[in-house]
Amino acid sequence: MVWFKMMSAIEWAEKYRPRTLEDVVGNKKAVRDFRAWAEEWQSRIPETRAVILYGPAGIGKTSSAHALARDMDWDVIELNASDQRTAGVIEKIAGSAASMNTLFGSKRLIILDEADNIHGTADRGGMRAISGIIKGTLQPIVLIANDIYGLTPTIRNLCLEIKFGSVQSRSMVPALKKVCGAEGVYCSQEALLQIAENAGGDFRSAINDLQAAASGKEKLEVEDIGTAGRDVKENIFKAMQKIFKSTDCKKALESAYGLDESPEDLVHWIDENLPIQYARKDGNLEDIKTGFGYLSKADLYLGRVKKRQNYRMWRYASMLMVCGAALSKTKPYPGFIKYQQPSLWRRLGQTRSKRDMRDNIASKIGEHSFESMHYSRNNLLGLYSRMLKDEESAVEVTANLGLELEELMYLTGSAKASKKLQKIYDKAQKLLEEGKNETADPDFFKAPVPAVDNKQRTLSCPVIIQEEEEKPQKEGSAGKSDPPGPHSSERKQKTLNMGFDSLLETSEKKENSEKKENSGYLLVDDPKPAEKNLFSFSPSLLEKKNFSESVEQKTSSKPSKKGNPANNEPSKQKILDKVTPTESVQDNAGDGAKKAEPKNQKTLFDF
Ligand SMILES: Nc1ncnc2c1ncn2[C@@H]1O[C@H](COP(=O)(O)OP(=O)(O)OP(=O)(O)O)[C@@H](O)[C@H]1O
Repeated sequence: MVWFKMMSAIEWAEKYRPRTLEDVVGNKKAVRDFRAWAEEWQSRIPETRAVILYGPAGIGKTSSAHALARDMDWDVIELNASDQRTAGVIEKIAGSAASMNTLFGSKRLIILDEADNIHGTADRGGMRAISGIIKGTLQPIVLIANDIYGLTPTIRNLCLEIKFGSVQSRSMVPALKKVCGAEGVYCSQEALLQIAENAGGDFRSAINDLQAAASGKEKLEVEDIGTAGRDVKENIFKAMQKIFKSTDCKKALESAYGLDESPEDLVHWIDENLPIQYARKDGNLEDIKTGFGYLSKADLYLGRVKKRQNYRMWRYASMLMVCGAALSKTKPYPGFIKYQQPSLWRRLGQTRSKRDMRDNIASKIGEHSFESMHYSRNNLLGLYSRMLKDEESAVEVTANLGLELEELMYLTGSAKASKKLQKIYDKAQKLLEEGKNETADPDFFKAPVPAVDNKQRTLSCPVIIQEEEEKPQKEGSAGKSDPPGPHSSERKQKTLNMGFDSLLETSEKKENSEKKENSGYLLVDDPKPAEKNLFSFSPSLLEKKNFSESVEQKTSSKPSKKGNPANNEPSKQKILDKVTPTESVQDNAGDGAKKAEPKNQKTLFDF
């Protein structure tokens, strides 16, 4: 039954969704700006190719976007929150739609609903994909968001921002009356006003409430409309008033029960506002003390509920906090008070987004420097932010790390996207586009290259015995400023991978010198990477090199961990393989095949 009711409630809101921009209730200026932007598209590509429609839920943002498309006779491509919206999907769907013209030259409106909700905390690829698409789109794009700050500054800089506000009650009434007329329901003016006021600016809620109240009735009077109101912010403020302004415990409790806040949330509201209310100029500190006494008792019950999972005790907690706060005043406190949202939530929200940002940057640095995110966060963030002080290196750091504008702001400690930062960001994007970043990498933030000598320039498959795992850090630490710590083994592994990457690069560069070599053995390091490399590198390379013979070697040489050639030391590792080039490889040496193998290494195939 409840389900049926919900389904039919959805129907009226859908049924009376505005067909044209004319039908959109309220927000006249926003609608005008939106239309003007679209009209510009009819003649040419406007400077701002995308708009952001933002504002609270249920006020007609999505409806306006669809209505505009209908008014303009444009096709619509929509990616809404129920679609999987990874960077790949966004690029595939929105990107391809944005980059192509339609067959008959008409426009195609690309709508990204709930755009503030696209990325997870760690992956900002979706946002980057959107900004990339906006920059080059040949089609109009509309982003829809509740929270404009949920979009990156880069995207916001590229878009025209259009704010939709809550729909006013007096604008809702005629629209609701039309719905009643269409449905053959009589509804008194007072009843309509009551519905509109209860909705708190959310027109979708107003239609849903009207439908719920009208269900099975032909006539609606104000008595038929509940006065409880919806779960909107104003309600909690009304409840605060009832608690702090009167001593009527019953009414205060009723209003608290009518809220959709759990006692765990409500306690924060009372905690925040109790001192605001009772510590006014003429306030009584005793009232605050008594009030907090009750709150602490309520808190005890909340703790017990959590511990025993017995939610029946919530009623005691509610009673203590609500009645306690109401009755603790020794005199009335008239006058307007601006009640506040719990600052604890604000603080947590603020620090959380900052923490997310910091971790996101740290993981980019980690990826780039082959360190763990944890290590980068603790040791490298400061270093990278210092590098951003110099504009030239800042561009390269930004390009190499793939930093977003707001990440640049975070690293430079800048509160807003200054012109300088925007310039750095734009240059970095240009650099990336031109593909120059690889050659422009300054050595100081490039991944350190492992020692490469002729002995190391071939690849094989190492299997390391346990003792090697405990190899002292110092062997690899020369040329590296990282302090030894609990993450040393992790760093070691990653450095090894890096070594292989660089190894491949270096092999190419030193092709000529390799021609003179005729044997090759594996670079060896600790066990995990070795396993990985066994499958990822060796077979193909071995194939290329035509290795067919094995020779047992007893010793191996190990590269400096961070790539200082001067620090190469003979390794004590045992290598289970050996490879030697076939004669044909030796013959082909002059043809430029990559093969430079040390003779003092022992590799997997030795065994
Ligand atoms: N300003 C409005 N004019 C006319 N109808 C509206 C308006 N706002 C909301 N509605 C009604 O509410 C329904 C939902 O509106 P819509 O989806 O456009 O809201 P929204 O602002 O995009 O909300 P959300 O952010 O939750 O997507 C519509 O189908 C329509 O019936």
